[in-house]
Amino acid sequence: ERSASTFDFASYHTLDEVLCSAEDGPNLRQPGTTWALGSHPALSAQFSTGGSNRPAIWLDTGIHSREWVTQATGVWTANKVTPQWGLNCLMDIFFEIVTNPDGYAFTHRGDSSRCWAPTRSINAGSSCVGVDPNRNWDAGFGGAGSSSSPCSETYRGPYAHSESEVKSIVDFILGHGNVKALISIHSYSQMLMFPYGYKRTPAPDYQELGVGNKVWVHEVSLAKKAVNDLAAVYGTEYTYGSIVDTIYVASGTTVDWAYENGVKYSYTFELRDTGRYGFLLPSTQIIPTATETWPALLDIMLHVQQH
Ligand SMILES: NS(=O)(=O)N[C@@H](Cc1ccccc1)C(=O)O
Ligand SMILES: [Zn+2]
Repeated sequence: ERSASTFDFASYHTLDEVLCSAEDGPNLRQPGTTWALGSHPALSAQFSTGGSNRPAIWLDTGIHSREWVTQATGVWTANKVTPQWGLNCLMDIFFEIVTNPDGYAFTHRGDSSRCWAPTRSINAGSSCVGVDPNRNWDAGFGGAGSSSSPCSETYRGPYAHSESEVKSIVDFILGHGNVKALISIHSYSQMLMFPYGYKRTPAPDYQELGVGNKVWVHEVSLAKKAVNDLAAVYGTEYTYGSIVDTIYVASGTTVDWAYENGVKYSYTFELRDTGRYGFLLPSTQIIPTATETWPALLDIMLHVQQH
């Protein structure tokens, strides 16, 4: 029985070590926190306030396995949520921390595999392995901003939801039926984005999600508020807006699928940095990154709970 947390939040960890964080984090064993090991040992946590089928928030980190600061932020955030969330919040949180475990294990081989992002699926008829799990969703699937080549890092896959890592989330969200918000966390670029990625048409809820055309101080759009509160911690500057306006065209993404399947508040983060270290962000920036991201996540989660 470990009394204090022995989990080192300031370092990157292997898949097995992350799985152990459920035991090592001081707050991760509190009542109301259940740790589920999906079909893969993806390590997901449910912070349940009891009751059945409460309105829920879905969070995922690490769907692109090389984006190590996101899984690390996920573990830190899961540990932060427990004491604060279980008390007085009316929504459940479902948090998948290692969302691409096969890819994550592959990035720990100690060679150029560190830069692997896709899944580790075998592609029929090709010697190239892997599907981009952020192009495999049934939202604009196969459109511009994804590749039909199994050898591309943005290969969409043979068909929508071909990847178990994606299908398991689709089944969960559709099965649950009361997921009000989804936040899919990537790195890097320092952006907070919302739909759409696969088309230029603004999302119907665009005004509430991003920059409304009549924005009052007290009703500053949620994305702008989250970005401001993030910057208030250490001055880290984020851009924000729809995916297609902010980064590039991307089809078959988590956020667009969620938005088109009843999840009104669908956001995606690109965490630190803006390219100096990129995916190889030094571990010294894990806790600062997680610390500054927390107020932005809280803004979104509390707004969702109040609307
Ligand atoms: N994390 S990243 O470097 O791969 N960039 C992301 C950008 C992105 C993130 C979320 C939705 C659409 C696009 C990507 O999937 O291309
Ligand atoms: Zn990514």
